[in-house]
This record gives sequence, C-alpha cells and structure tokens, in this order.
Amino acid sequence: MSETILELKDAAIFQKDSLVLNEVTLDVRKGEFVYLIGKTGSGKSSFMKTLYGDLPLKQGTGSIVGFDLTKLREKEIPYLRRKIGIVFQDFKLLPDRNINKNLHFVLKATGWKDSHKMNQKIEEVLNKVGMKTKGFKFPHQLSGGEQQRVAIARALLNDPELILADEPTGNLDPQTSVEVMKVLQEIHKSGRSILMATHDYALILKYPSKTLKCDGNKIFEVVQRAV
Ligand SMILES: Nc1ncnc2c1ncn2[C@@H]1O[C@H](COP(=O)(O)OP(=O)(O)OP(=O)(O)O)[C@@H](O)[C@H]1O
Repeated sequence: MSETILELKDAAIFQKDSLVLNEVTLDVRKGEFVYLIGKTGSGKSSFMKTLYGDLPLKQGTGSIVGFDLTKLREKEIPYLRRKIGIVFQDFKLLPDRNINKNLHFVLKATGWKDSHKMNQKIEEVLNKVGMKTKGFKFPHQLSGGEQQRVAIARALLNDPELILADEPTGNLDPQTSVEVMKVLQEIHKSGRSILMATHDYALILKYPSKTLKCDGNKIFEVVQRAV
C-alpha cells in the first residue's frame, strides 16, 4: 500500500471562532489525484488553508507531507510550503516583473543560491508547462491560461510531493480549463499527488478521479456516476 501524504482524523476546521467543517477524517496517498467539490461557502478554501498552514488546526489531528498540523509553528510554515505546491484561482503572479523573475523570486525566498542551478530549474519547470519561450513576458502579456500554467510551474519549483490547487480553472474558459487540466494530469502522471478544489463538473467527468465533497459541515467521498 502506498504511503499516506495527507491524513486528518476527527479534524474541525474553523474560521476564527466559527466552525466550518467538523469530523473530517480522510487520507490522501502518494500519487493520488483527488478532487474536492462543494457549493460556494461549503468550506473548500478553509480546508485548503488549514492544509497549508494559513489557518490553525485546533481540533482533531492532521499531518501533511510529514508535518503535524496540530503542532505547526509559525516558523515551520515556510518549510511546509516548500514541500507542497499551491496553485490559486487568481494566479497570484507578481505583476511588476517578468516570468523568469517571478520564479527567481520564489527560488531565492526558499533558500536557493546558485544562479546557474536557479536558471536551470526555471527552464525545467517552464518546459513542463509548455511555457519555455515565455520567460521574458510580464504576467499582463499572457493569457489567463498561460498565467495559470506559469503559476503551476511556480508550484513545481521545489519538487513538491503534493500540489494543492484551489479552483485552478475558476477564472478560465472551458477550453483553457481543459488545457490547464492536461498540465495537471501530466504532473500527476509523473508521480505527484494533487488535491484540487473545483466547481467544474465538466472537468471531473472528463478526467474522473477520487472525489471528496464538502457539504453540511462535513467532508465525505462521493462515487461518481456517468450522466
Ligand atoms: N476570512 C474569513 N473570516 C471569517 N469567515 C470566513 C472567512 N473566509 C471564509 N469564511 C466563512 O467560512 C465559510 C467557508 O468559506 P470557504 O471560503 O472556505 O468556502 P468555499 O467552499 O471555498 O467557497 P468558494 O467556493 O466560494 O471559495 C463561509 O461561511 C465563509 O463565510
């Protein structure tokens, strides 16, 4: 049986003092692709935020890529974030610098020093998402789909074991969404685990995989049916 990369037991997810999700028990194993679905406000983002240390895990137990979420200290968060790649709906690229410099910024902030190795890594991740020739463009010179591919490249910089993608296609048209999804599928095939929150049922039908649903303050696995 493959190794568990994310595990929660009887966890409760809070936004300040208000309970968003309760009795969350789940695991994600190395190499799995897992969707997280649920209506707006059902708690998908709050769940993701708890996983990357943006919200504390105050109740229950949880571990992610070897970090104990109940004991996670502020100063450990940067180390956790090196082992997970995070992709957001709104890309979050720095608008004042080109793509190479956006990626360079992240490498530097995560402790890389050798500029030859940094350039090699930037080329490697841009190549993976089909953006090798676009490193000199500024974010505003790229389409939404291209910006998201760069954001995925950025998430790959530190070879994360797990990628958390929160509505990565939420700002994209259906065709571009499929293109971005193909990139995520390729990354998955190369052995990485991916947890992707999404509203996009068309994508789930096209690329079926294990699906967790947030509903009524709970998270549970749902069985996909062909429609
Ligand atoms: N910063 C915050 N402070 C207080 N409450 C919040 C905060 N962010 C979200 N909430 C509340 O937590 C609940 C879950 O919101 P969350 O954003 O996790 O849902 P979601 O499923 O990701 O929704 P969406 O699909 O719209 O992003 C909602 O009731 C929301 O109002």
